[in-house]
Amino acid sequence: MNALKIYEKAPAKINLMLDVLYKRPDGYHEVEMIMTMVDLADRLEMSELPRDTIIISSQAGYIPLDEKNLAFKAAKLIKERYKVPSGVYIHLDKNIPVAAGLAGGSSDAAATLRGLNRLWKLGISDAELMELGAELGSDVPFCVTGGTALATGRGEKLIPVAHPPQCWVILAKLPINVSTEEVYGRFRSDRITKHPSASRMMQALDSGSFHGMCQELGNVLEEVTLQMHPEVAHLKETMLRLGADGVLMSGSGPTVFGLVSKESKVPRIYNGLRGFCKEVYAVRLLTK
Ligand SMILES: C[C@](O)(CO)[C@H](O)COP(=O)(O)OP(=O)(O)OC[C@H]1O[C@@H](n2ccc(N)nc2=O)[C@H](O)[C@@H]1O
Ligand SMILES: Nc1ncnc2c1ncn2[C@@H]1O[C@H](COP(=O)(O)OP(=O)(O)OP(=O)(O)O)[C@@H](O)[C@H]1O
Repeated sequence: MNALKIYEKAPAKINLMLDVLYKRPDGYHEVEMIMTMVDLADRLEMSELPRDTIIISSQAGYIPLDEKNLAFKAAKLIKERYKVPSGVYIHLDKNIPVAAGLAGGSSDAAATLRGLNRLWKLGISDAELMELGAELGSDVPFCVTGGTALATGRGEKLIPVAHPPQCWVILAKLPINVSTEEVYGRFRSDRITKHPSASRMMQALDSGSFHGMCQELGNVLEEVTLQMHPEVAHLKETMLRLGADGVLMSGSGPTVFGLVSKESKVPRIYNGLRGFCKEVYAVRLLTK
């Protein structure tokens, strides 16, 4: 008999705004950010193993497949916490660029939690899954439920907000590796001249204003990443010049996203970027 298989989609996130309020005594930074999902996703296939083991495989050659993989960590956490005797085989079909500021690993972890809750019929609520997720990383709780949310604390306190008006999202990632820990570590609040506003972004989303949303885009971590990698600033300028309505770096970077309302503009921007950047995607926002 074939083992039961469970499939989960793990979408990428973008930060429409990200502000850092202060550094906390525990080393994390208190943040205020608005996140939403885009239709670029990893796909996970999970099947039960009779043995007490967790096995990860992937077509992607560039991620760890051992206990360092966030899907492995998520499976281990849920298995231990809920005393599940059986094991699981997880195949990760990776499509989200790695270490890109798109929460690829966090979304895989969240999808693993959701999938194993179903596979092992554990009946865990979303709120509990989010608490488990917070033990794995600051972006994981958001990835458990997705949608569009205001995130505070270190990113784990979430309030749903209005979805952005539908548009095209062009994602472009230069071949640069950026460590989230290093970016937060180099962040200096006294260097920030303009803070993005969560309340103004929420107003723009509430009123369904695409133009308002583009105006309120802002990410204080850009200051750090663009300083280390000026080519990311050049990528932003190029995207704007090619016709994107609003442009921002996602999370700690280096991925830059451009919001575009008119479909007819997408090919020019996409093709223009492909000239010098290998990883470019044109996707839609993910609406629930
Ligand atoms: C940049 C963002 O992706 C924006 O959504 C997140 O704030 C980062 O989320 P993440 O990658 O899930 O972060 P974690 O895995 O929890 O933490 C990685 C490292 O980033 C730093 N970190 C992270 C989140 C936070 N609010 N303050 C921090 O200072 C810490 O040094 C931590 O050791
Ligand atoms: N399932 C996974 N997918 C991708 N990377 C993983 C995974 N598990 C562990 N990693 C490791 O985690 C690190 C960060 O990768 P990830 O793609 O999650 O970064 P990110 O998009 O910058 O995340 P965030 O936006 O949450 O900071 C990489 O160095 C990678 O080797």
